[in-house]
Amino acid sequence: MIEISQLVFEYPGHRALDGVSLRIAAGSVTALVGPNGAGKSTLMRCIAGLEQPLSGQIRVQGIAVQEQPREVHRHLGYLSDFYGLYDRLRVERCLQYSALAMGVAADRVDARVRQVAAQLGLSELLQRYPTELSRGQRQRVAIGQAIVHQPGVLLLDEPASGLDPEARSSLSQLFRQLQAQGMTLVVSSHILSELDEYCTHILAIRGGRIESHEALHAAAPVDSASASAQALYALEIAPSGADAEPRLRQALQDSGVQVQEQVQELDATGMRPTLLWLPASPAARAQWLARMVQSGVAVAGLAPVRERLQDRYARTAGTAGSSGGHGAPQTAPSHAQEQA
Ligand SMILES: Nc1ncnc2c1ncn2[C@@H]1O[C@H](COP(=O)(O)OP(=O)(O)OP(=O)(O)O)[C@@H](O)[C@H]1O
Repeated sequence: MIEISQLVFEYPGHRALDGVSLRIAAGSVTALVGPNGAGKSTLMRCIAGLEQPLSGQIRVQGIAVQEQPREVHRHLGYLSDFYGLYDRLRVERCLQYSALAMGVAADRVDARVRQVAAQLGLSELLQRYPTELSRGQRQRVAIGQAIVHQPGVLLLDEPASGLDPEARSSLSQLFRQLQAQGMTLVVSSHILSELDEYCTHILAIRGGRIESHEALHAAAPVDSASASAQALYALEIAPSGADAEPRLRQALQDSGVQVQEQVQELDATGMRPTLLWLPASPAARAQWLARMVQSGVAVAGLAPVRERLQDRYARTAGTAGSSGGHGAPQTAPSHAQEQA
């Protein structure tokens, strides 16, 4: 778990982090997003104890980073956006060196190196030099170095940059595996559709300040079901004649709910779900549903869906329409319903 309070960091003549306070829950996977120069790398470097902040506190797994940076390193893995590998050490040596540097007991190092190599698909490459590897393979070695000491927290700065789609997909799989093992991950990337696959939280930063920090729930948790809380749902209607769609549109308008999107692609049942913001309160949602049925809408299904990361970012960070802008995170074209 990571706790930061009132963090201020300045480069000479430039304040890069300005009063950042946040709490990252254990076992979460946080997408750290924001435009170029927002302060993402600086924040990661501060958490990793590689920069000395002007003021504020950072604790990783309860350990104060500024006071005990070396102790923190035993609990933390960090992959920098511009990482280097020791080109004169074979992959096996690179991993052994990192393990020893991070405090793995000498008699456990070889076992850990073998485990990490197997996990990252590096077992066949252990006797190669980094200069003999592809970019994706080098990236995996760098990640291996960051996790060889089994840290509780892993920080990854643009881990997928320069990787082909296959390598990106295996990286996503690896992150899911690490999360399943209980690791807390913070991942920065400009490609939101990719983070969407495995992130549980989104942390948006801009101009050195936190813009938003939210959980990406499939639906609002029951205890937040206040009268105004809303959650995203996919509504399916059965094909019931030519007036089915106009009737649906009218009923939606009359009920006053906000339509997020009419999904263009047909789903497995041949229907086009509509994504809607509905009351998070089950009782209020049941009332709404009863009204829809009374209006003659042939409701075939209603399921909670997770809002796409890029939609959430646009909604909460106020960057809608700037997806092609300089330095803004990339958004993917609209795609079919994402059932939770
Ligand atoms: N060594 C440095 N000296 C002075 N200013 C710096 C230095 N490194 C970064 N900055 C400035 O600090 C701010 C935050 O930089 P940072 O690298 O943390 O941003 P970022 O969000 O990671 O950007 P990107 O998405 O481009 O990687 C920027 O305005 C940048 O120009």
